[in-house]
Amino acid sequence: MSGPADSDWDVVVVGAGSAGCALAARLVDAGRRVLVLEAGADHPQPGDFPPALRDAAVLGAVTPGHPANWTYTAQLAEDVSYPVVRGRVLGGSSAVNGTYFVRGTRADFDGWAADGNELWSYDAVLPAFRRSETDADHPGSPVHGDSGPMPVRRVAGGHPVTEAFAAACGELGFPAEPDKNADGPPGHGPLPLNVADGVRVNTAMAYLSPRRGSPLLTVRGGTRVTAVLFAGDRAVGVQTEHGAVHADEVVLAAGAVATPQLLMLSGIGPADQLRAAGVAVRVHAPGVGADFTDHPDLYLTWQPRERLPAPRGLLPLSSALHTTSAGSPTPGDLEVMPWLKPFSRVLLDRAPGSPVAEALRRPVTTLRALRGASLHRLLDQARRREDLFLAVALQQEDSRGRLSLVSADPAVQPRIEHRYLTEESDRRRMREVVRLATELLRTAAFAPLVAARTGLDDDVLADDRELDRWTRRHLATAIHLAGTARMGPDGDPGAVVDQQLRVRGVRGLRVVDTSVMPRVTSRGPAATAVMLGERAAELMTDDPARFSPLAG
Ligand SMILES: Cc1cc2nc3c(=O)[nH]c(=O)nc-3n(C[C@H](O)[C@H](O)[C@H](O)COP(=O)(O)OP(=O)(O)OC[C@H]3O[C@@H](n4cnc5c(N)ncnc54)[C@H](O)[C@@H]3O)c2cc1C
Repeated sequence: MSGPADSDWDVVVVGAGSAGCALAARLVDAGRRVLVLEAGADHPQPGDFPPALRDAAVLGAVTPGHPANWTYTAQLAEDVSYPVVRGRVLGGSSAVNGTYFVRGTRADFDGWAADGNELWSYDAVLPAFRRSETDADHPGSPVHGDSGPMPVRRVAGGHPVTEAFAAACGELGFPAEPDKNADGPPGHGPLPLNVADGVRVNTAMAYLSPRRGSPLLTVRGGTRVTAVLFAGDRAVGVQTEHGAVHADEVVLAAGAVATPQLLMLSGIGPADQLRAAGVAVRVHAPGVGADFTDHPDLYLTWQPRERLPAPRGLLPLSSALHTTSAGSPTPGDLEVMPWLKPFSRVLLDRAPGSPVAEALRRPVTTLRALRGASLHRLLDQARRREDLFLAVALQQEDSRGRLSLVSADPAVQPRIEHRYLTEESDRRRMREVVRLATELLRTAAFAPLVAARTGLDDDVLADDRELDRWTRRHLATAIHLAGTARMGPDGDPGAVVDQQLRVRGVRGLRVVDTSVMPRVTSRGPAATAVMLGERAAELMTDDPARFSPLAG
């Protein structure tokens, strides 16, 4: 807790997550005095992170109620309540996630630009992507970086499931996509991962740790922000649990749930909703929380003929198929991804610090956090915990979700309604991708590994209505929520920020996290969240020359 007096900050960044760390680091590089406030624990150096967060072979901090996450209850559909976790620690969700590090596609970014955000076209954001990474597999490539903070590499074959999956995709005629970050046509191929020597390299390790000695950077963990402070229409700082902090500019980077909540707690949101919650209205902004997007997904389980190798350190993900649904204008709107080890090994590792060990240490917290989950689901997962699975997902939904403020108390979570599969076009595509995954399991390539598909009978698979019902019972979320404070041009009533990411209707306040995405990217958003931080720093300092494309 050292640094200049509170009024001396040029910028206060709220949230040290995927976007916030990248932004803060680049602002420091540009000579700004930056204060980062993070609700979760601070871990200054990579070695300070607990093993459960470092070990990329397990999802060690995703058990509901784990101290390194926020556990929210979301309604995925009308009758589907589901616990949704997000990172609550330095590094944010990048410290707890699956390490799949795939960029959004050219169509995604050019779509944002076509909506009036031309600063975010594919060509405009490519330098920020390059600057963010060191891609060990593609040195010297014009689309990759070779000296940026985030390490990226792909795992070659070597596991029977990876090899069977590639052969099965080939057997069904899908093209290979050897580099999923190279703007090629969608296909099957290895996943870029932000893992180095088995360590999940989060954005705090990559961006903040090397700058900890800088007098321009101060990081305060364990500091929850509860509102933005204003003088007239200018943001002048933030209120924290421990007191007020003042700065010339405020950036909310608290993620797609907490950022819209903070905006609304500060009086910026749909007027009726704010009044009903007892919050004075500063700016009527109907777009806050409205029309968000995410990736609905589910797991198709299968039983292997024999126990497949799962050596210690085996990463759970290695490859994915992206393909385009019948008649879709969005290339690669469907995803199928094999997991190489069962849930029992990904989540229920009994090593010290693992989710199960943690849950056993804190049974009451875990149970309380799980209260949003259906008993049917928990039992189903327990029954199939030794099965392997293909994760299938819809990567560009037509349905839209809604996040709303229900209380002026910052400790009360907003209501999160995904409204997944409300559009028939989404139900149709979900059927298509589930059926595609079953086809993959039936190929000659997979046959030697598969004893049986479990949990989905042929007669259900063949009947659209039955399959819709089954899908609803197994519906999950990839936790890729985006667009709760989206960017857009003048005249777009749903746009909360302009394309410089400045909050409309006030001065001195920006949003830099996945909240600003007009639509969720057609790939997982982690790599794009980091790019958002990089690109926002360019826009805030208005000096792109300062950021050489490959500066580390
Ligand atoms: C379990 C899990 C697995 C995932 N797997 C993948 C994957 O493999 N690939 C992929 O592409 N995407 C994945 N995602 C999604 C991806 O990680 C996120 O979309 C992305 O990291 C979000 O970045 P962000 O900067 O918007 O927010 P975050 O990274 O969530 O950062 C927000 C930060 O703000 C802090 N904060 C919140 N409220 C406050 C407050 N009031 N005061 C102070 N600080 C606050 C939080 O603690 C957090 O550190 C996953 C997400 C989760 C949760």
